[in-house]
Amino acid sequence: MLLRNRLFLLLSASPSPKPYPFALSLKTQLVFSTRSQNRRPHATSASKTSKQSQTVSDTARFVRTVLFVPPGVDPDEVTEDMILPGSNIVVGPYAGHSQIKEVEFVKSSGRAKDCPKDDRPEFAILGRSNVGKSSLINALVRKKELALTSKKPGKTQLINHFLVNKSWYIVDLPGYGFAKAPDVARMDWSSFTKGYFLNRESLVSVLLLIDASVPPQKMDLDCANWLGRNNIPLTFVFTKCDKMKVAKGRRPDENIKSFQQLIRENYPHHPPWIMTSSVTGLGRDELLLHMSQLRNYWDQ
Ligand SMILES: Nc1nc2c(ncn2[C@@H]2O[C@H](COP(=O)(O)OP(=O)(O)OP(=O)(O)O)[C@@H](O)[C@H]2O)c(=O)[nH]1
Ligand SMILES: [Mg+2]
Repeated sequence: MLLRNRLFLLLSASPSPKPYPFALSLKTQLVFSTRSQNRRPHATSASKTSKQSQTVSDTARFVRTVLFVPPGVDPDEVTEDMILPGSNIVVGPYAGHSQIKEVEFVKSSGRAKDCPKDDRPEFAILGRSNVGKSSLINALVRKKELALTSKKPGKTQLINHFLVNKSWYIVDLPGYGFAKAPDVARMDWSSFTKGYFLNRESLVSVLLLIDASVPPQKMDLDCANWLGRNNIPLTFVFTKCDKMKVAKGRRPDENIKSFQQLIRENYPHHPPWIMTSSVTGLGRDELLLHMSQLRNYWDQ
């Protein structure tokens, strides 16, 4: 089996979950299930025992269905402090060194077959034009202008490889869904970038960026579905979570919740997700830690 497929199975191992937009509290879940049972009158000691096992099984089900549980972690032993804040991601034994010491631009490629040919693992940053792909890369590597950003959509037009710590790649991709670009900036995303996804053996995971400051967009759901159908592992990275000004009547947390509800309807398995902001640095260290555990599992 392709290593990539092994990772896909891993990332999609949990059945369809309930949508939880924020850091998930096992304690809260326990409180909820205990509260509802406490409404029953005259609890006997036998019913207390069944109450406890009910609570445990509720918790186990919650862990299996809502959280991303990485390899090496027993879902029954997940505790609240193992969950990365602002995400559904559990940290496991493969998480390791995650900080970025050095990064260098390697090359821009116009075609998938022109990409670097070594086997170093890589993460592809994908999302709509203007969602914040280049900004996220700059925030991860803590360099202001490594990847070029712009208020105008369509800035990134090639597959750009950045080598991190001489051992793995971050790949900045052109955005999809930009209809208003001038001809020179418009491209056939389906033949250009899809070729990259379908042929890139060293792709550990796609980070699919979703703008949390706007309501769910059909093209993002279509993209997630396309990746799922093609067995390409993904992590949802919600961007612009700092934009608390209400856009079209919804706050980022409400938009994230709606997006997750739609994913639940359309996507058989719920992948890992995390909230970020390239402006405030929210989620940066957590995302790097998540990437380290995927990478280290891939590398073994
Ligand atoms: N408030 C806020 N603005 C952001 C954030 N991330 C990106 N932006 C802004 O969004 C705009 C687009 O950012 P880019 O990083 O160039 O987006 P991109 O996805 O690389 O765009 P293309 O290369 O055109 O596909 C810029 O004006 C950024 O400053 C964020 O986390 N918060
Ligand atoms: Mg860009």
